Amino acid sequence: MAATSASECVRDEPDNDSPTASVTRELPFKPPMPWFGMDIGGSLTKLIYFEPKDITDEEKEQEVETLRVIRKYLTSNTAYGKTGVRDEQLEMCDMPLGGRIGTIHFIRFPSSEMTAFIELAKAKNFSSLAKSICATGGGAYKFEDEFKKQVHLRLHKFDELDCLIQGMQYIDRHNPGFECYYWKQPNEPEQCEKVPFDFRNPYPCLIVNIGSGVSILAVYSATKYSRVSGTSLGGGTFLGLCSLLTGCETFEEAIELASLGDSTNIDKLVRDIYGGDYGRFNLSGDTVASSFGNMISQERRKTASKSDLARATLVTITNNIGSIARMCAIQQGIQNVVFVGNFLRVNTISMKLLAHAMDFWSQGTMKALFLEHEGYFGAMGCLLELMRTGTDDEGIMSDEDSETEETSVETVSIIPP
Ligand SMILES: Nc1ncnc2c1ncn2[C@@H]1O[C@H](COP(=O)(O)OP(=O)(O)OP(=O)(O)O)[C@@H](O)[C@H]1O
Ligand SMILES: CC(C)(CO)[C@@H](O)C(=O)NCCC(=O)O
Repeated sequence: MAATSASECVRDEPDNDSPTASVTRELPFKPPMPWFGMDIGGSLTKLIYFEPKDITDEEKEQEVETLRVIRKYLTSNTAYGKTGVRDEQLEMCDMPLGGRIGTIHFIRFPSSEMTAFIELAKAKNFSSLAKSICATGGGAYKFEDEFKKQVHLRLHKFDELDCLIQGMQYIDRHNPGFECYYWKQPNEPEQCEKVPFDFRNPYPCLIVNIGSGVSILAVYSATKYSRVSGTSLGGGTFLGLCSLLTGCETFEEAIELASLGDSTNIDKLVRDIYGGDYGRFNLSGDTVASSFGNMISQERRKTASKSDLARATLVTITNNIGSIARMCAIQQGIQNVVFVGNFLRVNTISMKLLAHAMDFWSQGTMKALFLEHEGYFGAMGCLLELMRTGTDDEGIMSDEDSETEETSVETVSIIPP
């Protein structure tokens, strides 16, 4: 959980504060369809596809077969191969993008399946439509050569944290319902409820992106932020440890197991040490004193169930992230802490734990916020970058674009941790 160095980024201020301000400096021409944004993370690849719904008859006539096949394949399925999934419940209709109106589709698959995805792109003859595709996340670097060699596609790369912030802003502004919410009375199972939160004036806020690892950003405006910290104990750690301890095969299975377990059989609580509260310093007997602390006993190890181990792993990782986030928020003087990333997918246990921890340990001064499209903001921001910069298909990119495209982002300082 080492803190990493902080760096501050400033982006060109948009000309106005319209909902699409982040893409106001659009190209005078539109990149050719299909429009994709791809975020290739350490665990999951997120693919956002914009399906135009305002296609004119003339456009239909001119549309090439390959484009039609790709659109049909993506929009008429919700599963692709064994591991690809379209999150239909997240779909956004009637979205304005690049002067068009369409549906935004949210697709994910394990990054370990990238070779199969590249094969599919080859089979669908993608390179006849585009010479490059916009990508963010570490995999945009890692898989660059494979894309080039296998399918003759160049990856037009964008920074994952720039994309995250831009994507968050676009989706929050365009979601006709509420994108942002918090958990009211998270510690009371009977009364706990999900409550919409008005996120129109979100800044300053702390963004805690819980992916395989965790990045923590202090965001001061739509165009200015710094990565203040990070921790390697993230969603990948939860799934890795849980797989080792329980033999579970998937994230869904790990969460299901955790929902049935009791972490207090595994963790040593303050009351296991004090026999009650440690009142002088306000530590109640129910507080975890030592995560997995009961496992030093052979007897306790024998009676530990898989579900208890899964729950304790989830609680340990979540509480550690909450604790680091709280310290960062104090250091930055920020009250609203927004938790995102796919670790929170189907994971209300962690969301409620984070909500309670932020509220309790800050004496009610901090608020934990959550977003419906939790893991897709990087991919969305990447699609917005396509609108802003185009692809090299229009001949605007240089030949040696091995660097991340950074035309609108200026790194102004490196702040030591
Ligand atoms: N179907 C799934 N398969 C694998 N992990 C999942 C799944 N659903 C949720 N997760 C959780 O989400 C995490 C990945 O989240 P996310 O997609 O936001 O990060 P990433 O982009 O892959 O990682 P990083 O940003 O660190 O490169 C996993 O480590 C796991 O805890
Ligand atoms: C390396 C990234 C940024 C890749 O998304 C992420 O996994 C992360 O922030 N990991 C934590 C690294 C650290 O700050 O310790």
